[in-house]
Amino acid sequence: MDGRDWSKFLLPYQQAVEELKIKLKSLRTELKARDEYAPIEFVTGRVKRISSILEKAKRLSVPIDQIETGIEDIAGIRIMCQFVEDIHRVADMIRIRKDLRLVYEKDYITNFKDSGYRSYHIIVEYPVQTSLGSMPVLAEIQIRTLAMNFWATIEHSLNYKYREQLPEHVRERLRKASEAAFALDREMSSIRQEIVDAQQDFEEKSGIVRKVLNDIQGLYFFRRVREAAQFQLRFNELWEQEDMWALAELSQEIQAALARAGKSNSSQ
Ligand SMILES: Nc1nc2c(ncn2[C@@H]2O[C@H](COP(=O)(O)OP(=O)(O)OP(=O)(O)O)[C@@H](O)[C@H]2O)c(=O)[nH]1
Ligand SMILES: Nc1ncnc2c1ncn2[C@@H]1O[C@H](COP(=O)(O)OP(=O)(O)OP(=O)(O)O)[C@@H](O)[C@H]1O
Repeated sequence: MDGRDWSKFLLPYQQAVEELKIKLKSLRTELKARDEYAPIEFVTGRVKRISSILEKAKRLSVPIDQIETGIEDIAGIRIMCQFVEDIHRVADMIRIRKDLRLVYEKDYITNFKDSGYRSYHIIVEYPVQTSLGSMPVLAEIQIRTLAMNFWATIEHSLNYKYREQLPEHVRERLRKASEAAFALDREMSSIRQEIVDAQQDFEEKSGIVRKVLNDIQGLYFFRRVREAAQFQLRFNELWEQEDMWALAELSQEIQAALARAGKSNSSQ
């Protein structure tokens, strides 16, 4: 081992992973808040363990003093999407960011691996602001669908179990399973618009319901018990009839009642 302080070595990578996770999760939150389509389902990240870094350095013949440039996935981010099309949208979003520099991309979707592995990888350089100044670190961003992630997670744990010595029949079944997962992705893509519309519809409906129930709680807070109970009864009826138009109208009525209650409460 060289004279590195390994306890401090990972600090900038930990910071990079935390910051990138927050930024990419915020992208999703922000798009949702704007009622726009969010191509990101969820984001995870990890920092590679020192033992795993050293093993990989040995395997790839990277000298210890060149680990920072020779191993690109010490900081790792993974973005899960619903549809294959979303992967390309997310990649576009990453390409135009000003807070990182694109180093190179690996398209394991078009050129899937022999194992059956599929994902889109982007290697970026991300400047971490440390107490010693700005420090650029490499990070690997893997973008994949939920089905690709399902496959890769199972395959990774099988490889772990068999210590990279997967029996050929298991390997072959995994390749077949990868094809099946990709067929599922293709099938989902073909009905993407219906799924997206249904999800948007569901979110609008649950937004109205949340608002109605919150506002009824607000009326109770202002001691408008009878009014609140009447609204609750009308809500129950309309909910049973699944009459979303009438529910939207009821929501406006409750909002007005809540505003009146708030006003008279503050003038008392
Ligand atoms: N589950 C699974 N993950 C893979 C496979 N191939 C690549 N990956 C993931 O993608 C990362 C980068 O792989 P590569 O693009 O091949 O990069 P590499 O650093 O040259 O190779 P590795 O030694 O596999 O890390 C790996 O560290 C894994 O997280 C695979 O066959 N199965
Ligand atoms: N970019 C990434 N983002 C999030 N998690 C990751 C990323 N890359 C790997 N992981 C996960 O981190 C865990 C530890 O894996 P490890 O650090 O050994 O990396 P690996 O990519 O699987 O292996 P290696 O790069 O050494 O071939 C695994 O569960 C793996 O799925």
